[in-house]
Formats: sequence, C-alpha cells, structure tokens
Amino acid sequence: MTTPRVLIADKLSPAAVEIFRSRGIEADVKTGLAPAELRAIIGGYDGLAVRSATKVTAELLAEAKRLRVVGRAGIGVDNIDVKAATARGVVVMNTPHGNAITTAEHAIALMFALARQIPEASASTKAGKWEKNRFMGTELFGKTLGVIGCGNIGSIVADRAIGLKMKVIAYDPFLSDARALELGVEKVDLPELFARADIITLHTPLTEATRNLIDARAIARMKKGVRIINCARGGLIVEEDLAAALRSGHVAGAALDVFETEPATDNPLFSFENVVCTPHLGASTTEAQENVALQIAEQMSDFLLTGAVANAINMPSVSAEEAPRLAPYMALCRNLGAFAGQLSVARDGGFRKVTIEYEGQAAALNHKPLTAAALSGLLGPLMEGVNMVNAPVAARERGIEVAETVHDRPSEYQTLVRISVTTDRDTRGVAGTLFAGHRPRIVEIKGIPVEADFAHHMLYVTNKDQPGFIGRFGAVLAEAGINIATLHLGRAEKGGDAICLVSVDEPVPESVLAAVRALPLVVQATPLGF
Ligand SMILES: NC(=O)c1ccc[n+]([C@@H]2O[C@H](COP(=O)([O-])OP(=O)(O)OC[C@H]3O[C@@H](n4cnc5c(N)ncnc54)[C@H](O)[C@@H]3O)[C@@H](O)[C@H]2O)c1
Ligand SMILES: O=C(O)[C@H](O)COP(=O)(O)O
Repeated sequence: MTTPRVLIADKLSPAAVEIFRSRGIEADVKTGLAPAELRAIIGGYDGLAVRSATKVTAELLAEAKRLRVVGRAGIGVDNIDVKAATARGVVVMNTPHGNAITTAEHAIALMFALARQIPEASASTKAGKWEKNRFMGTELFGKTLGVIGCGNIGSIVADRAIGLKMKVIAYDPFLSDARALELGVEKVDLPELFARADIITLHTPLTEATRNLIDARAIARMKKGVRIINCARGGLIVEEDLAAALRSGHVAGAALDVFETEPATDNPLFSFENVVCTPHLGASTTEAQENVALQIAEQMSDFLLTGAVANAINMPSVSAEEAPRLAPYMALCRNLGAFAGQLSVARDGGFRKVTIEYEGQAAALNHKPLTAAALSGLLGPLMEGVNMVNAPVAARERGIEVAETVHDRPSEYQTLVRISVTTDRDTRGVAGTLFAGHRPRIVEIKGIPVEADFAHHMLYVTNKDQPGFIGRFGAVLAEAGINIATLHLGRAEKGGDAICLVSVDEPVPESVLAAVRALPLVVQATPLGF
C-alpha cells in the first residue's frame, strides 16, 4: 500500500499532524488556500481534514480523484457537500462530542454577557467612563430558557441552566419523553416555546428544515423582551427580521456567535448596542481543539490504514476491532455481489431487487457494511467508481429494493452469505463462504452446489448434464491458447441443468465466447472478472 497523504486545510491543533505522522501518514498543513488553489492540489490527497472555513464543494470534490475521506474536526458539516461526496464514494466523518461542552459553555457565557451587558460595560469602563448607572442587567434566576435542539450541546446547555436555577423548556422533534425527564427539561412544541421563553437558545444543525427557523413570524410569536442566543449556525436566523425586531424593541437583545455570511466583517446587526457578537468562537478552547484534532486524526488514520469507520455521516460504522474481522467478509460480499451483478446485467440488463442473507457466523456480524460491500460489487457493472459509500444511495436512486435477512437456523457451512438478484425475468442466487476463515469461496450458484475460488478472469457456463460437453469445451479453449487454471462442475440432478465455472489465465475473447456458446449442450456462457 502506498503511504496515504492527508491535507489539513484549516487551522487544527498540531496534535493532528503528530497523530497522522506517528501512524505513518504523510500530512501537509496548508491553511487559508483560495478555492482555486485547493482545487489545484487536492488530486494528490487521500484525506482532507477541515473545520468550518474550508468549503468542500462539488467542484472541489470533482478534482479530488484520489480522495477517500473528508474529516471535519468539529460537529457541523454544512460546509461539506455530503451528497456530492457520497456520490463520489468519499466518506465524510466528524467528531460529534469533542467540542460540545466548550460550545455549551460559550452559549452560557453569551447568556450572561447579554443579561449583564458585559461587553458594553467593559468597553465603557476601559474608556474611563465609569457608567455605573447606564448598565442595568436582568437576573437569570427563575427565568425560562427555551432550548431549540436538545442534542449534545442543547442538553449540556439545559443542564448548566438548571444549575443556575432557570426553568428549561425544550423543543426537539427527536427528544423522547424519557430523555426530557432525565435532563429535567419540559418538552414543548415550538409555538409554546416561543410563547413562554424569556431567553431562547438555538442548538440545531443547519438543514433545509431549520434554515430561517427564526424569522419575523416566529419572532412575532415570542414574548416582548425576549433575548435570543445563537451558537449553532447563522442561517437559522433571518438577520434582517432580527434587526427589525431589535429596532422595534420586541427583542431585547441577541448574542450571536454565528452569521449567515462568514467571516462576518460587515453585518447590520453589529450596529446594535444590545447585540453581543463573537467570531464563531463556540468551539475555540484549547481543550476542545485538542479533542477534535486528536479525534479526527485518529478516525481518518484508522479509516485510511485499516478501513475502520467511526462517526461517518454517509456510511455505517465499522469499529477498529471489527475492521480486521469484517475485511474478508467484505471481500466475499463484494465478490458475490459482483458475480450476481455481472450475470444479471449480461443476461437481463438490470435488477429490481437484491436480497442478502447471512447465516452461521456471518449472522452475528455487523451486516450494514457487508450489505454496502455487496451492493458495491453488484453495481460495479453499472457504474464507475462505485464503492461502499455510494452504493446504497445509488441502489436507492435506481429503485433497487434491498432486503437483508439474518438467519439463526443452523447452516451447512460455518459461515455463509447468499445474494439473490431479481431482474425482470428471473431471480438468481449465489452463495459463498470463507475458506480457512479468510478466503472467499463460491459454494452455490442458482441452488447448485459448486466449490470455487474467485479469480481475476473466469468463465461461467451453463449446460445440459450429458456426456461430451467437457471435452469439446476444453478443446475450444485449448485451440484459442487459453489455459484453464481451475475447473469446477456442479449439477442440479443427473442429466439435468449443470454449471461449469472455470478460471483462466487471460480474458476470454468474444470470438472464443461465441465458439463456446455454439457448442452442443451449452445454454449460455458469461465471462466474469473479480
Ligand atoms: N458555534 C460553534 O462553534 C459550534 C460548535 C459546535 C456545534 N455547532 C453547531 O451546533 C449544532 C448542534 O450541535 P450538537 O452537537 O448539539 O448536534 P446534535 O446532533 O447532537 O443535536 C442537534 C439536535 O437538533 C435537533 N433538531 C434537528 N432538527 C430540528 C428542528 N427542526 N427543530 C428542533 N430541533 C431539531 C436534533 O434532533 C438533535 O437533537 C451543530 O450542528 C453545529 O452546527 C456550533
Ligand atoms: O460545528 C462546529 O463544530 C463548530 O461550528 C466549530 O467550527 P470551527 O471548527 O470552525 O470552530
């Protein structure tokens, strides 16, 4: 394996470089590059590590021919075109917990800053004004805090606010009653939160559903004198609507760490005295930056070196312990998928449904990545650059139904995976096992037992089980100078349907295939490659 190369494109703690290098990965730090500069060099890297500054766009990904992973040292991935990355088979991973406490603390700090006008009071005091009567604050004790988005950060904010003796109400469509009880928050719907909260704090990701969540209509439903804190993402608030509400006095103040356009150097909200601003500092503590840098470097290294996948947005997880155990199964599933895919495309042109069955030891494994591997093999004949990241999406986009069945019945084999593909004409199944615990081997084709290893060049022939086939078949290949490496036969019953799977030392030319197909007793012949 060539040494993987990673580009660190945003400012990360030096701990990240140390981790990459200690794992034998080449790491270049090039921050502040213009999009064109980044596009010009991205082709040389297997991994890209970013924070929120670098925009990982479809245009950038189009140049990233060798890229396998984008690592976000932080939480929000709205600066990464995850759909485009997925389509190109690039894993996107983040560090979901590394900066959560730090960001929650920033939200609490902003809440105090807002309640006591600390930034303004500090600036005035330092200017020698001693304006003791100008700054009259508001107590947080007993006030109602409305938390919108009660995930990792929102729940830490809630916990700290409860410690301050605030009443916490929360709106989050995915917050269960049990979790709300555990957190000590009251679960409410959005209109109720707007109507009751003295202070509102936002902790949702920026998605199409949350964009412009706080607009003029939402603000009109809030209490007069409400204060709003945003440590999540700029696009959650319509900034002109907030400015209008600050002007009218409906909103008493706002504290913003994030802005619709960043870097925010010229924003109409800057002119308000009762608006506290920080330059996207939510995650900026030494501790959090150390956490996310270490974590993303470890995750990316594990993936690039062992195939382990942690905290991926667009792929099932594979733990570092599982990765070596799953590796031979992934090869088995990919090859079985490729077998079924090549056969179905060659014979019928496409598939409608694929069923993947796991039996014996395979039944106890994490089968999501195995199914993804099977789909990547299956779709190989239909699309270029398919892998475990983009195959499940590609299958969905093509309307292919994917079913997984895990059997707990005793299996004839210690471990078995079977892939059945339904086309408009037929359903064909192929099953395989791991020989000696690691070597993928075919054990059944269309219900007919046959034992064969996967090989680079193979020829799959179905024929009538009658004397004379093997001699003629061998002669056709021999006349064409094609050496048979292995030959495996199977039949449904004496004199019935039979199959012949051979591995050969070179690809079988079309003229030879035609000669094989013309032989008496031959039903079909399909070249396969693995
Ligand atoms: N300012 C910063 O520096 C900084 C730092 C870290 C994270 N963030 C931002 O904070 C966001 C939240 O981070 P997290 O770690 O708590 O994420 P999380 O995924 O743990 O929590 C997000 C919560 O939002 C909820 N949610 C989703 N859609 C919603 C909707 N329409 N209405 C209400 N709730 C909804 C989810 O159910 C989830 O519980 C991140 O996506 C990121 O954008 C900002
Ligand atoms: O989503 C995040 O993790 C935060 O917005 C932090 O962004 P940053 O890494 O650019 O500080």
